[in-house]
Amino acid sequence: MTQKSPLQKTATSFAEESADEPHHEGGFRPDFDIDLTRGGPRYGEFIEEVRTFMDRVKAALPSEELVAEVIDELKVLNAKLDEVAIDEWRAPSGGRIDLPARGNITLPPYEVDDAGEEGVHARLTFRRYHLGGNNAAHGGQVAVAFDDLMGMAGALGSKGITRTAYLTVNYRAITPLDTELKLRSWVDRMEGRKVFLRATLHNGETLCAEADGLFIKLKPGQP
Ligand SMILES: CCCCCCCCCC(=O)SCCNC(=O)CCNC(=O)[C@H](O)C(C)(C)COP(=O)(O)OP(=O)(O)OC[C@H]1O[C@@H](n2cnc3c(N)ncnc32)[C@H](O)[C@@H]1OP(=O)(O)O
Repeated sequence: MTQKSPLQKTATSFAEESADEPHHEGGFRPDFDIDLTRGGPRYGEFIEEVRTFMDRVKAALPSEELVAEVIDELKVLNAKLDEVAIDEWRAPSGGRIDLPARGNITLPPYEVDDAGEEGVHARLTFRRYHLGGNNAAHGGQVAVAFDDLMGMAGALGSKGITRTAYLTVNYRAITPLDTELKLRSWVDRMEGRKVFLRATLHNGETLCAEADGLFIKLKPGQP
């Protein structure tokens, strides 16, 4: 990859600034040795196929025969993937910052447009597998998106790794599926290790949800 994403640029500059500092082994382990080759050039396509599979499962009314066939095929694939299972630090999932939601299938697939100390801007389209009811996104999925983006904004704003102490979400309007939404998070204020963050989710001019949270900057070695 020749062009750096906004998050990668920021991570690289932090790596240069913190080159002389001891390696932090706690929290989400900010290992700045970012390797975007893990999983190969088609890893993003692989993750997208898994997401599409979840969409199809959520939407399907399969026959007994099709259920049996899919189970058999999944068993084969699961056995193949089981052979290449690795610890969380070296798996590409969550570390491929060039991909939507860093290639993590359990996160809503947001795409970061801008990330820095002043905050993070992202685009997010919820889809069938995020369905709560009546074509609206599940509230828990909205909270997951906020938690992750706020964690990122907290890390960039505080130049440390933070964990969520509390997260309050206010749902203001239905969050539609299959619609590109704008997600934003920023540090409101910091008091020592306490990082107070805010976040919003908009559909055009409509505020779908907003959040405020307290994230605590972790001490070296803190889990
Ligand atoms: C670029 C990478 C991006 C990655 C993004 C990933 C984002 C994902 C974020 C998560 O989901 S993290 C997982 C969910 N969170 C947890 O599992 C955290 C579980 N809780 C803990 O580990 C600890 O309770 C915690 C680290 C949050 C705080 O423990 P500490 O021992 O470090 O701090 P302490 O308890 O001394 O509190 C520090 C200050 O915060 C305050 N505080 C802590 N929890 C609070 C709370 N819940 N409400 C209000 N204040 C709170 C506390 O009163 C104190 O205030 P003062 O300094 O003024 O005395």
